[in-house]
Amino acid sequence: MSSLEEPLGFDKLPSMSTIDRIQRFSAGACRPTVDDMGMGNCWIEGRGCSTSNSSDEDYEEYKGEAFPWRRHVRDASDGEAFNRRAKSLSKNRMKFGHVCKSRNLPDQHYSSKCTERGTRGITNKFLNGIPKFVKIVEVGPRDGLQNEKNIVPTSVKVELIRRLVSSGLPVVEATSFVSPKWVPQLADAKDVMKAVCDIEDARLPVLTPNVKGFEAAVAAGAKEVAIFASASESFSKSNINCSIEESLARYRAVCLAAKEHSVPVRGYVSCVVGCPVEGTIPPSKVAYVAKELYDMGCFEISLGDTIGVGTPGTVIPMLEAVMAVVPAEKLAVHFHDTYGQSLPNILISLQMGISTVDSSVAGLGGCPYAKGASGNVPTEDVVYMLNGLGVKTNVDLAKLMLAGEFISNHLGRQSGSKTAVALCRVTADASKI
Ligand SMILES: CC(C)(COP(=O)([O-])OP(=O)([O-])OC[C@H]1O[C@@H](n2cnc3c(N)ncnc32)[C@H](O)[C@@H]1OP(=O)([O-])[O-])[C@@H](O)C(=O)NCCC(=O)NCCSC(=O)C[C@@](C)(O)CC(=O)[O-]
Repeated sequence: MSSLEEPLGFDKLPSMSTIDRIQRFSAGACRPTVDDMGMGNCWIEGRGCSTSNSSDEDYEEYKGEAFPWRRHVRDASDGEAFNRRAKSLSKNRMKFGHVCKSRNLPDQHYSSKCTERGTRGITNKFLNGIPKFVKIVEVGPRDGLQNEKNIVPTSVKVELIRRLVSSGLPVVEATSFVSPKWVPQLADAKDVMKAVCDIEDARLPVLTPNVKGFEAAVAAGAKEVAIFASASESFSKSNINCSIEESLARYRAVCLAAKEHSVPVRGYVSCVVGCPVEGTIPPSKVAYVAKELYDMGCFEISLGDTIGVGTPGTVIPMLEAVMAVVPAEKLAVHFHDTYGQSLPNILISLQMGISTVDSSVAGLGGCPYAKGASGNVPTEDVVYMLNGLGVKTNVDLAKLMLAGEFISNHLGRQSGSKTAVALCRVTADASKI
């Protein structure tokens, strides 16, 4: 048994040293051939099993994902004009030079991108393996608001979604079609979906725990859904009131229905490194559930550290196990920030070839059925880090911060994003000069 007071440690890892692991997955090392992986007879029918998606060609330009019902490619420059506040944030953001568009910033004080000749080689050595584009899946309106004590009005949820989409986020998880008895915070799913289903500039998936939820979601206008299984028996029981195997049977039915409607299905695996009841979760169990979801037709599998106990030391062996059965380009990572480990966990995941990251504006989040789970990694912090690494996201940080400010004001508390708090301070200080 373990609890949040007992974070998972290195003693739970196989013997390979962390340095060995990082070297093994950095730069060119994260592109093994099929033979290297011992996967000469790849057992995922009809699907390649590459473990990296970070080739230059793949992410030189993000083309969006090709789904039958839509082939939308977002142009970050289109959309409505900045409002005054966004302009002020942008101005100061440039002045303090923490974004990657450094070519526009002759007067910047510092840049988080390396320009020193002598150190550029070292930077490349460590960062060559990471993708050029990262798709951010914003989960704030769903994962964030499902955990709020006070129910957020539908109109605020809708405005939040619209602001997040206008910041350039390609995917915004809008709500859940779950039992209102289990998650009363999202009981207005139908109204939220009806109010946002006209949005064209982003995909708006919703959570569906069964066929009943799927049918309600599609009737309300959802064009993409997500199913959510767990690698922990105990969490599966407490979250969706059934065993892992029973949940997989339910989800097969959802996938069949989705196929008939040509609706893409994303799959989640929760508790991928630890469970509040069972403690350490073996990587093989995570790999099993991930592969089941993949085989039933999920286009992407998001690996959730639901209670945020993971460190790179536990995330690496978990990803290694999953990547042996599901290609890296079909995986996403979903970290909660309980121990402040989300950003290092994301960085190591990128180095291992993952290029889809879930996050939540202002660090909203948690799970009502995972005791002690804290907020998700804040989207602003992820964008700030990726900007610093020169990785494209299409997200406008100033507009994103306005969305974070909007929901934080509504909830009456400071943003959980360190980036948002720091940049607001910078803006306030600069305005006094
Ligand atoms: C799965 C159930 C429904 C089983 O709940 P149950 O009580 O076993 O289900 P049931 O079939 O006996 O139905 C009970 C009642 O719910 C209704 N019902 C049944 N299904 C639906 C539906 N889809 N929409 C609306 N209503 C529904 C059903 O009609 C019935 O209504 P009644 O006859 O009592 O009036 C329930 O346990 C549930 O809704 N659980 C969802 C809990 C949840 O949303 N948790 C948070 C998700 S976050 C997460 O999982 C982690 C993640 C994804 O964020 C990643 C990470 O951080 O790791």
